[in-house]
Amino acid sequence: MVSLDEVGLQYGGASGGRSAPEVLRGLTFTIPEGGFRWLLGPSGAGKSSLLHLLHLAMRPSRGRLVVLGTDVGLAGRRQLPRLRRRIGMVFQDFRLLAHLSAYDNVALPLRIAGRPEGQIRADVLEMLRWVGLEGKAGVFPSELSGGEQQRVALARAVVPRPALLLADEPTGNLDEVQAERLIVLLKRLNRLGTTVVIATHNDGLVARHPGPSLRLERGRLVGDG
Ligand SMILES: Nc1ncnc2c1ncn2[C@@H]1O[C@H](COP(=O)(O)OP(=O)(O)OP(=O)(O)O)[C@@H](O)[C@H]1O
Repeated sequence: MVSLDEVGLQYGGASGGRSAPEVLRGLTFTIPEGGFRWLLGPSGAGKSSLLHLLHLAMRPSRGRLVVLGTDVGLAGRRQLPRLRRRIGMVFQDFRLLAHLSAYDNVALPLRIAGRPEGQIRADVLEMLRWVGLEGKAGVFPSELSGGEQQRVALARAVVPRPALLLADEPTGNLDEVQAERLIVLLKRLNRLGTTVVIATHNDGLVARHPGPSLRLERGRLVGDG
């Protein structure tokens, strides 16, 4: 469950000085466990900033933010990294490591978490199968299409089995067919119980996959439902 109560964000923190404007203001909404939300709004509305907050990259400058049952403002320093491991993120520019194969990119979060190599293999191969890339395990990102790279990035985000999956313009660099394929995967993940939030400008995609949405304008929530 994700819940915001009068959340505001000022880059530089609450002590960022009077000159720093609030880029998010008075945000109050809840996403239930296993819920789905499109995150919509014009450029500069604050969509990425909101995803950064939900990804715990920043703390709100004001208000109360609860992510997966933890009050972020009250959480200790040690609690946040643990909580963050339960959150997956997919970016528009994929952010794969160029010197690692598709397999090793997907394996990375499990290796960082210290999972023994023997346990990793089955999960990584299952993930690559899930995104339709079982034949490309040994291939490097530069040899994959944009859609394939994004599916590797999705597999990497999903392999630790996050409870919350955030995606920031995940189809921004993809053609329509690849974009469609990615959204189908994200919606399937949501049906399996993961809470999913997708920020997008792609109105066609939203029209083809109607679902509840949060709409931001100039840092304020102007639509929820
Ligand atoms: N690191 C930063 N430091 C200061 N201000 C920032 C920073 N990142 C974003 N902003 C400001 O916050 C506001 C919201 O930006 P944000 O990137 O969240 O919007 P967005 O809705 O995701 O836009 P887009 O759709 O173009 O990606 C903008 O005014 C932007 O200039």
